[in-house]
Order: sequence, then C-alpha cells, then structure tokens
Amino acid sequence: MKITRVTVTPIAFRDPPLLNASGIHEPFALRSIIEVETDNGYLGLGESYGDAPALAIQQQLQSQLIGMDPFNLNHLRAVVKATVAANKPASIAGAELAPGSHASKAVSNAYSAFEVAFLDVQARSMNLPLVDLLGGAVRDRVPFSAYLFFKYAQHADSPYAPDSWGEALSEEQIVAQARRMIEAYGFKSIKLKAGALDPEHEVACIKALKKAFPGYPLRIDPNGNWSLETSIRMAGLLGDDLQYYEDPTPGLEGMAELHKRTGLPLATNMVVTDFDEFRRSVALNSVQIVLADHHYWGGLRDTQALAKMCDTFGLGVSMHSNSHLGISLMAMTHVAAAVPNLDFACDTHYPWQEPDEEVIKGGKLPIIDGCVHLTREPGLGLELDYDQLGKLNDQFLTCGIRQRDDVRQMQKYKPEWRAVKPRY
Ligand SMILES: O=C([O-])[C@@H](O)[C@@H](O)[C@H](O)[C@@H](O)C(=O)[O-]
Ligand SMILES: [Mg+2]
Repeated sequence: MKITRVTVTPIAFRDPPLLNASGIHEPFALRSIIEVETDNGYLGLGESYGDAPALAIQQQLQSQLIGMDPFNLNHLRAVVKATVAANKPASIAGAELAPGSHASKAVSNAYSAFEVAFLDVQARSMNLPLVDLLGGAVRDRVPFSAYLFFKYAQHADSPYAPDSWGEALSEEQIVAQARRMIEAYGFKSIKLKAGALDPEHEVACIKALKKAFPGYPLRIDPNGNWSLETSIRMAGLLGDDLQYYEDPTPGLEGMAELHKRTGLPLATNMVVTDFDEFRRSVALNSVQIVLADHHYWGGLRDTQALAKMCDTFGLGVSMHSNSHLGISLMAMTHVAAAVPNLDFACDTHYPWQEPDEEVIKGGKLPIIDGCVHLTREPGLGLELDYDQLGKLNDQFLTCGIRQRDDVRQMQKYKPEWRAVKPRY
C-alpha cells in the first residue's frame, strides 16, 4: 500500500466568547483536517491545530508523504523531524493555552496529525476499528466531563448572532449552564474553567455546583493564573470539594510546593507536556494526575506510552481538550478506550461547537450518558462531508484569524487588558 494523496484543509468554526486565564476566545477556532489516501483506495482522516505555524508544517509535509507506506510510522516520524528542523517554526504568542501549538511541540504535533490518519488507513485496510491496532478496547465507551466556562453573552465584534448559551458569570448562571449540559449529554462529572474572574467568586461557583449536583466529582482549572499563596488560600476554602485541583499555579516547582502544603491531588496539562517535563515532575512530585492529549504528546501510540509511564510512577491519567471537532473526539475516544488506567472522565470542548459545523457525515457525534461510544466500523469509523468541509474552509479563508490570541481578543472588551501570569 502506498500513499497517493495527502490533503490538509484548514477550517474555522464558530466558538463562543469563553473566558479563561489569558482572556477570551475569538469568534472562530482554527483546526486542520487531514486526508491520507492510498493507491488501493483507502482514506484515513486526522484533525489537528490550524494556527499558522502548525499549519505551515502540515502543508509542507503534504507532498513529502506521497509514496510512503502508511504502516511505516518510523519513516513518518523521520520525515516530520527533518521538515521541522529545516523550517524552525516560530513561537506562537498568546497560545499558551493551546500547548500543542508551542514551537517546541512542532514535531510531536505534526507527527500526531498524520499518525492518526496513517493508523486510520491501516485499520481500514484490515477492516478493523482503530482501537484494535492499539491493543484492543478495554471499554466500549469513554466517559467525558461537563466542561463549564464563564462566558459573555456575545462576542465584542458580533460577527454572527449570539450563541444559545447566554451569559455565564454568576453562580446561578454557572449552575444553569451545568444543568443544561448535563441534561443534554448526561455528563457525570463537572469541570469549571477558572482563572478568569476573582478566585473567591470562582470557588463560590464550585460550592454552588456542589450544592446543585451532590455526589458529582468536581474540578477547577485556573490555568496557572493563581499565585502559590492564592492557590493555598483557595485550597483552604475548597476543602475536600474537588476530585482534583487542575493547574492552579504555574511551574513544576510551584505545583510541587502546593501539593506539599495542601496534600490535594493536582492535575496538569500545563506543567507536564512532554516526557522531559514528566521526568522532572516525578522527581519533584509536582502532580498526581497527567492530562494527556494526543495532539501534542506525539499521537495515539505515544499517548499510550505516557499512560504506561503514569502507571509505572503511580500517577493518574485523563485527557485534556482544546476547541475541536469530531475527528479529534473520535481519535481521543479510540485511544482512551485502549488505556486500561484511564482514571477520570476526559475533557472535551465539543458541546461548545455548533451542531451545523461538523465536517463528518451525519453531523455531530452523540455523547450519551456522558460517554462517546465506540463502534466496530473500520478505522475511526468516520466519513468526511465535503460540503461541510468546503463551508468551514471558506470560513477559514474569510474569518481573518490565523493564530489564536485570547489576549488580543479580550482587549476589544477591556483595552487595558495585558498578559499577566499569575493574575491573582
Ligand atoms: O480553551 C480554553 O479556554 C482552555 O483554557 C484551553 O485553552 C485549555 O488548554 C484547556 O482547556 C485546559 O484544560 O487547560
Ligand atoms: Mg487544563
């Protein structure tokens, strides 16, 4: 089997005005959709970052993968490494919350983008679901968590009609957001994206969620926007309300000190983002749970390697998410189904994406009882809807955004806003 066509299509889809530690989401999120076709007619799919530097590498790789054997992943990795080395990708300002788009992750994120598509082709050629190439499913459905955000009712620049979720700034509005999300998707645990408003208010929202949803595991994620002192003070207020405390304070040392002082289980997708940071984190006992993400950990197989390392060192594993569509969700689902020690429901931004903006046939994937279900369809089990792909590619071409920048977007609401870390 030989690869005869590789196509990388950048897309943009509507994203609500969600608040975070850096600022606020722009009106459109960027992704890339990857197609890898073989001489015997198989088509594999992938989804990755659509920010300019990541996209430039992916587009450079398109022609270099022609003629390659989709089973030869070592060859793929070597070609990706050589291409990245020759291109020296620029760092992305303002993209700290999209860790996969850091220049230092260029090899692992470009490799991952194509590895998923190569594995999809491999599995389709054997008429097997992709998970079977990862050692087989240890579960037939993967649990995800309700992912709540503080948000404004509409974007500053109003490029389209406001989303249906409305404003969420108060305790009552956050509880209402959780209720709607849980009713629609059946989630069994709740994560609150924090680091955006006053920490005491964010903790009060956790208390309100605890009261409204007794027994639901709760997490708060300030994305490193709280100082060590603030994180310790908030830990005191939170008591044992949390399942885990996600990235409250910056740095491996800061997280280690926080764990020493509070004993709370700490999770991260910010201080452990590659195997070198993993090693240093183990030495310092910085975190107890690692949130994997195949997009920047180097694909599905390396995510399994990470999970194995977590098992070896007694750490918990779950998964991180940025704004994404169904191909990424299905890739996450296949790998999560093949990780025996997946200890917690994974994150997903998927409910925040609009129902008319999916690139796969059949529209948005269902989340039932909080889970994405695997099927026995070959590969990822997905087909592209080319009309939708064209529509979202047109949107990419006209939206004017080429690199995520939540700081710049917040300056449209608050001109004095600056990137400061930690802010509280
Ligand atoms: O999209 C956001 O605002 C999130 O803050 C995202 O960028 C983070 O990477 C992520 O969701 C997280 O768990 O830190
Ligand atoms: Mg996080």
